[in-house]
Amino acid sequence: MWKNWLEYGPFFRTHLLGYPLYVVGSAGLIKPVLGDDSAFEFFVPGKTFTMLISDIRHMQVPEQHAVFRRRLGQALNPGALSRHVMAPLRAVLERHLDAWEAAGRVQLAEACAAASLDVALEVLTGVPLPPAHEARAEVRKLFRTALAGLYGVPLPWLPGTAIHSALRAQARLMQLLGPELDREVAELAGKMMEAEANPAASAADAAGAAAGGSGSNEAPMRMLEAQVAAALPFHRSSSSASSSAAPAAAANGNGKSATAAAATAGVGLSLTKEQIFERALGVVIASDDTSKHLFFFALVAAAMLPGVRGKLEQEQKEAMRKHGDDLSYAVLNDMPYLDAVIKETIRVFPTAVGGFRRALKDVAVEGGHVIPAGSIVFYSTHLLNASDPALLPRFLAPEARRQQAVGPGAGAHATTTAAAGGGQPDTGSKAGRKALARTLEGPTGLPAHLDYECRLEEAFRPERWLSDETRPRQFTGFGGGSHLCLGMHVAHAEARMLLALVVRRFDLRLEDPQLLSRVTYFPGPVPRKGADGLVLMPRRLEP
Ligand code: HEM
Repeated sequence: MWKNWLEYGPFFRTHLLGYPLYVVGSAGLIKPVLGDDSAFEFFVPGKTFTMLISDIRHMQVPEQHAVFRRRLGQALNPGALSRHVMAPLRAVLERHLDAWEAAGRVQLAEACAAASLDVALEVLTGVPLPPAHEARAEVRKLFRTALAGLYGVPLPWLPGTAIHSALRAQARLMQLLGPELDREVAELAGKMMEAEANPAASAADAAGAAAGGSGSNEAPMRMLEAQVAAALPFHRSSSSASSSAAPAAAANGNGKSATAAAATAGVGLSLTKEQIFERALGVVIASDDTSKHLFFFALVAAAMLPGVRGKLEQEQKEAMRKHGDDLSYAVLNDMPYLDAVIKETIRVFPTAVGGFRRALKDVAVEGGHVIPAGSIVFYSTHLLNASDPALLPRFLAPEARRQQAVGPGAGAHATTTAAAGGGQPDTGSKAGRKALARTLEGPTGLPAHLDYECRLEEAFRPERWLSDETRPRQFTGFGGGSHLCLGMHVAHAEARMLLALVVRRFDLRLEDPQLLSRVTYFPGPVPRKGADGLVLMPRRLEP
């Protein structure tokens, strides 16, 4: 993306995953792409996703999307996290860390994937899991198989393909979890209908939530409750959505829903339990496929950078002095350095590399470009990161520009002048971008803020998040606009909890210090087999 940016700037055409598309990567360009739902709709590339989650209208149709966001937001807002998520989250992570300690070392990618899947399943989805250990292990395995279906050829009828196995796993999961899910959904829907009949009580609940500092006046809910609430077509405060939700369920095109929706209509739901289950799977996909990478890279950075580890330890000691063993949402939220480490992890190693939209009409965008109706657009987190004005070297002070004009070699001089001058590079022209590139040091030709393979200490600098002047301005690690990640707070909470616990319990050493150059990145980061051994040396951090 850095090379593309140098060559073409923040707007160009290319092919990705078999689609011809426009790539956009500047603050001005992404504004309409992410923010204007009348011009761009959410688009899912490939067919495997919609084979697993057949109805994605709640992501595309603005009225349904608003209900979905509002309801899911109630399960993922800070109030809901404090009330329902933090205690089980800690329990699940401590269980994994106990196993890490007992083993003394882990293959980090696998260990992070296992922890993040358990968090998604046991803490976030709200789908009732069987209590017995063996049954849970089977459920975990089936979910993994279902998730693996996302990446592969879209040939569901062909035995041996990942999607074939995924759909079978999904059906088996419905068999295993369906009856209990059915019971809980009906019970929750019944309760909500009662609340509907008694609005004063639910208003009091919402007010209580706001007073409790949830940061939102929406009453915190558990996830399954929120999914059911999103499916109530007549719910008091979602009446604007009621007219579109029910017909959508009846006509979602996969043939699964219409009659079953009518069956659930006894409790007034516009979704079938299969659809509710599919949405729960959507939460697992959204959370597991991202958090496991965040866990992995945050721990790699902490293991590789003693300076970062030292500051994390300092902050944890201080927190222990102030709050003892408490790692509640509020306490974890009051650790600026830890927060900066997590943001920097997502900036340097974005787990979501961007997102797709489809233009609903011809749209004129910044730079005099027009995106024709029907085109696919990809906003690239990497491109935005590469060209972030807060991160680029500031070198083109007036003297530097004059120096540059006199000929080759001037670039190196310009860097020196830059330090004194502090001007912004002229990135609007290809010549300006190339001049910028010539001044960069290092064997990769990358700017320091991206060069994690050769200059990790310069690339990974959490401190940049701690001051307004140095804070990145084009950070889209969690997307933006109307589809801004709903799980942003929970992702932060998970990673903060994991890192805080690890730093309190272990010193860390990577077996292969060159790990970062042994990771490939498709579909997500995959370390070369055996290269990601992490040794955990137990110790108790004293306040
Ligand atoms: C490191 C962790 C995470 C990262 C980097 C991340 C990133 C993102 C990004 C970039 C988007 C926008 C996609 C687009 O614009 O096309 C998104 C959307 C979303 N994320 Fe996350 N995510 C993370 C964790 C989570 C978690 C833990 C959950 C749920 C518990 C979650 C739920 C969602 C949902 C539901 C959406 C869709 C929002 C909408 O369309 O309105 N994410 N996420």
